[in-house]
Amino acid sequence: MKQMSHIDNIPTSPGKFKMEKSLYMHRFRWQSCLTKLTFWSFVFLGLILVFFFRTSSSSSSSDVLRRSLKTSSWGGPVWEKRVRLSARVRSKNGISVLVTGAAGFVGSHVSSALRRRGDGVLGLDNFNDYYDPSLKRDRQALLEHSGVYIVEGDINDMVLLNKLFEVVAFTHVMHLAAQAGVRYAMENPTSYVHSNIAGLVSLLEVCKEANPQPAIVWASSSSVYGLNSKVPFSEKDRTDQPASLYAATKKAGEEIAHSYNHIYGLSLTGLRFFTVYGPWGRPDMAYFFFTKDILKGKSIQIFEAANHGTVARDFTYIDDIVKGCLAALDTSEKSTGSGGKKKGPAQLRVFNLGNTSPVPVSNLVNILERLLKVKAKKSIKKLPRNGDVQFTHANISAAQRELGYQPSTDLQAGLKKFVRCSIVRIYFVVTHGLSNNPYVIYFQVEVDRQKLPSRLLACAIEATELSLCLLIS
Ligand SMILES: O=C(O)[C@H]1O[C@H](OP(=O)(O)OP(=O)(O)OC[C@H]2O[C@@H](n3ccc(=O)[nH]c3=O)[C@H](O)[C@@H]2O)[C@H](O)[C@@H](O)[C@H]1O
Repeated sequence: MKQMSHIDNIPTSPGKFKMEKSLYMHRFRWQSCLTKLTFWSFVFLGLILVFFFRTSSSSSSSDVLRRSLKTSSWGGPVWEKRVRLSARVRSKNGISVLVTGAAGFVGSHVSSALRRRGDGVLGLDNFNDYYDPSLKRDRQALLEHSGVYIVEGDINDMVLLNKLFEVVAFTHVMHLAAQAGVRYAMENPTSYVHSNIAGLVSLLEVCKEANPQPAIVWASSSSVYGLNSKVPFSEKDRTDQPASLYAATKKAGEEIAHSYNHIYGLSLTGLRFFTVYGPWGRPDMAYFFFTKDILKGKSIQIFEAANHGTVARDFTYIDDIVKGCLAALDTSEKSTGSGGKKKGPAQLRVFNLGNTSPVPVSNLVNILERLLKVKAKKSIKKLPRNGDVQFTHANISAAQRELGYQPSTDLQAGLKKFVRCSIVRIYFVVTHGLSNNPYVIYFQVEVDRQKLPSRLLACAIEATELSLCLLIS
């Protein structure tokens, strides 16, 4: 078995590999039926091998785990035991948290951090296909490995939610399930209403009836500041000019939170996240698809405001956001109601969680170019009227004061971690040069990106995938 000398022929994904004719193949001739029989036997054997390799190799990888975790139904004693086990508190003074959107970017990081410090964590996620659900399955597999179970279900499913509260007396809910993305709201407006408004109401309805009522921390967004031009954005600034339906639904969420706090005594904390980025991030976000496109040599568009105005974001690194989320949970006061009845005033808070230093999108691209060691093909485009605002900038003094929140990762350091730290899935494509159409088998291993030599890193065509080719002869 020898390794192909070059990595230039790396396929972009398994199965797309096109093999060059070798001398060995030229010598091969169809001579008799016997030869044909032998050939088809090999093909058959190949297929068995494909099956074997895919099954056996993936049994040690996350694939099988992912498949076995797929739950289309719930309920029953085994399921309840699994739910209870995942939500069981393992440390003194620990809390028991239902994390919605646990297979999402922020949700998976928060779940993992809670679990690490000994809190009980149960995830809930509907694994929708807004972006490639296999990324969510990968995050699920990692969480499962650390003992966090994610129930597959929608926050609008109140029967399921009631069941979860019947099985576990959650002290807290970290509500991160949402339809994210500013620009996608023009393509699929109803998904925002479904998740960010109807879903929030379903969850709050169940929480208000629970006994005891949990304290709730949930994800609002920097986008609620909309057309506000006073910088840096403070929680006291106006938020009645949303520039996108996404922002409008998050703003509606804040008002809904107010009413449930007022009527039912639910303790509610909204966190306005500012463009969160980092490893295991969302492929729909600019830093993520810019990285992929730069590596692929595809052109990227950088938005520019009128009169060559700079478009900038207060990009915030995921670890800082996680610290803010945990601090919000830890400083939450108990809800005051029970069984749908308010017994006294309850806590209602909203905090900015940003980085306090906006960076122009063009600088983001410059940093990526340096880290990837690839020059980007850029085009400048007028900021489309699709919900994007020109800039965001957080004033975090309230979060500093009340949560002890202090972001510590700048964009350069955070992007370095994004580029270097994600897991790379390496496909080994094994071929056998027996005919003009050789069969191909492949298997995969997952490697920490940090352990990759930089030459291989530069060849990672997808941000999380790489293929290597082996030729058996
Ligand atoms: O803080 C939030 O509340 C939101 O943050 C995030 O939204 P945004 O800040 O818009 O992030 P993102 O799409 O990465 O665009 C980044 C920059 O690249 C610019 N941009 C974008 C695309 C493009 O092709 N070119 C470009 O210049 C674009 O104009 C922008 O200036 C979350 O997605 C959203 O769910 C929500 O949580």
